[in-house]
Amino acid sequence: MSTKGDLWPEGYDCIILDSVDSTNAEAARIAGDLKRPTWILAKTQTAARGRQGRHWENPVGNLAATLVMRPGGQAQEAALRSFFASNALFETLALYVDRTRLGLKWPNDVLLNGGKVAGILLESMGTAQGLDWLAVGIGVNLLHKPDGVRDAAFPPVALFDEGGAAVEPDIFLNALAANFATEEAIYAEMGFDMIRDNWLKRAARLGEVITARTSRDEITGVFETVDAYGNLILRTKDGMVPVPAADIYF
Ligand SMILES: O=C(O)CCCC[C@@H]1SC[C@@H]2NC(=O)N[C@@H]21
Repeated sequence: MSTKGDLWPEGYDCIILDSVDSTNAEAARIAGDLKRPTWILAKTQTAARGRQGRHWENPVGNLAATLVMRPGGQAQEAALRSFFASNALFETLALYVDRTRLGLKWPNDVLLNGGKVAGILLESMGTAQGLDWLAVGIGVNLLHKPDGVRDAAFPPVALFDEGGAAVEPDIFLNALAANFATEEAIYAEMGFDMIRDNWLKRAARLGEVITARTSRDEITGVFETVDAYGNLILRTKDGMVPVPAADIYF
């Protein structure tokens, strides 16, 4: 595997590993010595993790990458980068499949033909004074879909099985890194509103009734928008309800 091809964005480093426990765990280990935002790409992960402590299956041939950076500011602002990553993933996948088959599912899954093709795991470290580092971990089922069905509502799918090309992880990462850098530039010039507008254009089920499930409760309402903090906004019979974290079903 190699990266830093023609598309590779200026100002970003890249580390390629044959095997690692988790690229997010590696991000945490190297964050203290970071000179520039750095993508970590691994051929295999032995302990890949998903959201909410779930296991993430990572067969060879799929993308396992983490962008680690020290953007400063507060954790809540930095976390908006999950929307940068979703937009960047959408545009990168759209190089290989018809974009009308793709959809973004709040907060940060990418659907292809209704199944989950990619997931994002954001992790960070900091204090009340500010963020120390942020890791944006991205897994894409390029070649294989995982065996275990974790979420029957959104079964995993692989890009290759759904009519996409057999794309190598390093080739995919070149385009993804370039698209992510474009999102950073949009954010720097125009702020989160533009990122959010672009995300909403690609969102699955906007304006439709969906259900948000947390460990404590379940809220059903019309998916109105995403607010300036990245919260999902549901219109319910009790009014507009902001949802900071949940799993979504439709
Ligand atoms: O649960 C999800 O949907 C998020 C999955 C994120 C998986 C990726 S693979 C690269 C990075 N390293 C990890 O251990 N997890 C993320």
